Amino acid sequence: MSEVCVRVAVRVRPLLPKEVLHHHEVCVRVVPGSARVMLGPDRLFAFDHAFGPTASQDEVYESGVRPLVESLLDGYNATVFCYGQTGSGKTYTLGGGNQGLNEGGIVDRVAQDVFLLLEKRKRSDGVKASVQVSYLELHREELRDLLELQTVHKELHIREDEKGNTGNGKIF
Ligand SMILES: Nc1ncnc2c1ncn2[C@@H]1O[C@H](COP(=O)(O)OP(=O)(O)OP(=O)(O)O)[C@@H](O)[C@H]1O
Repeated sequence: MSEVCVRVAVRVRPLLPKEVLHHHEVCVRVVPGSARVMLGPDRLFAFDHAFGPTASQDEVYESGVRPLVESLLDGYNATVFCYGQTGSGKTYTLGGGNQGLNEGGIVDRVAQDVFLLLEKRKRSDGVKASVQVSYLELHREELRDLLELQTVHKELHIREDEKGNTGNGKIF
């Protein structure tokens, strides 16, 4: 892993069929072979990674996220989050598109790799591990537990204990 704690990647999604139909135009381009994007004719912005409209889910995962999964197993904490205006591709990048076309997103790939890597460690070092998952949605100031359908509307609270561990209202 690099020494830098925060890395920023930008992903430019392709125009959607309806956008093509309405003659929308691309206004953001990745400068080939670089991690920079050009906005309009002459405004250049630099990032740690820049993915253009043809970048695959695998490319995004391998260069930006996989190294974090590996460092997780060495005891580090890691966070990946997507930020962008509505329709820019956050859900596609995280949750994926057509699974049959190998368009699984970051969540699928992380889940797969965590178990693969744990299995490897188990075989090589006899490591024992337990994995916990939570899946919360924060929408308009409301927090919902997406894994607990019965209580999906129950009001939850994020809390922090004296050791700095965070969890939702059910744990603490
Ligand atoms: N890299 C991509 N390749 C192909 N299609 C994409 C890509 N990124 C996004 N899309 C498509 O663009 C549309 C909008 O993407 P998405 O729903 O992921 O946006 P979003 O940022 O999550 O929006 P919102 O904030 O409104 O939930 C979807 O139809 C999605 O399938």
